[in-house]
Amino acid sequence: MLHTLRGRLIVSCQAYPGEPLRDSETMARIAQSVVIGGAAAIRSQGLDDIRAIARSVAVPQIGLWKVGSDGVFITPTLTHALAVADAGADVVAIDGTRRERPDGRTLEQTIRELKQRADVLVMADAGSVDDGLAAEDAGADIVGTTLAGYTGERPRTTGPDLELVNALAARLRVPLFAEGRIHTPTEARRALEAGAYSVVVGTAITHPASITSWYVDAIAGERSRIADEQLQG
Ligand SMILES: CC(=O)N[C@H](C=O)[C@@H](O)[C@H](O)[C@H](O)COP(=O)(O)O
Repeated sequence: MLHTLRGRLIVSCQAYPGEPLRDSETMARIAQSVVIGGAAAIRSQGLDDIRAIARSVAVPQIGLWKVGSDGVFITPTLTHALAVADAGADVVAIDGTRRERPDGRTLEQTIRELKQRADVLVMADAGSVDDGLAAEDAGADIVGTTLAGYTGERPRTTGPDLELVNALAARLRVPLFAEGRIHTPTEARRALEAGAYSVVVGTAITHPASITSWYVDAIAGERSRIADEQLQG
């Protein structure tokens, strides 16, 4: 399955608690739309969304379960990972950092037990070069740059952390997925040029509130200039 993702775009379809699009059937429709556009796989969050998307599209699905938004929050324990696999994910994305995990298992134990009990690949969401290398040693099938800028080890760059993509791509044997703050098609291409196996884009495709705010911010200066002109005139 992994070879079908080489050089391709994966789209993360997520809506956050309390948002208008936070509904599994809506996420499944967004997943269908991005597949029409050429997405080779979907990344999705939460058991209900994973189930709804598995029913709606034929492409592979990377599933995760977010618990909170601090510390180890992406599929933090083996129990969460098994539930994600059970819901229909082909790849289970888990926290792939070197931080202590809430169930006391190491990353290596988590990956080993998950793969013993479910027929899935494991994507380790890393935040640094050392995370990525350790995750590969721990048995991850895929390393993602997902957590770069969110763990304190790397700066939160405005766009993707291409320096990290470069550094990890040069050293990993397993595929590297570039993920996190890829906001334009050019940035997606640059991530592949830097050595990523695939690129994962979320917000810039599937989060209309964020995309709209980028436009609003970009025209804010002009808006106040026009308002000043009107006042003076
Ligand atoms: C750090 C974290 O919680 N990342 C999450 C992981 O699944 C999602 O919130 C992101 O949307 C996803 O990684 C894609 O990235 P971006 O939305 O920047 O294209």
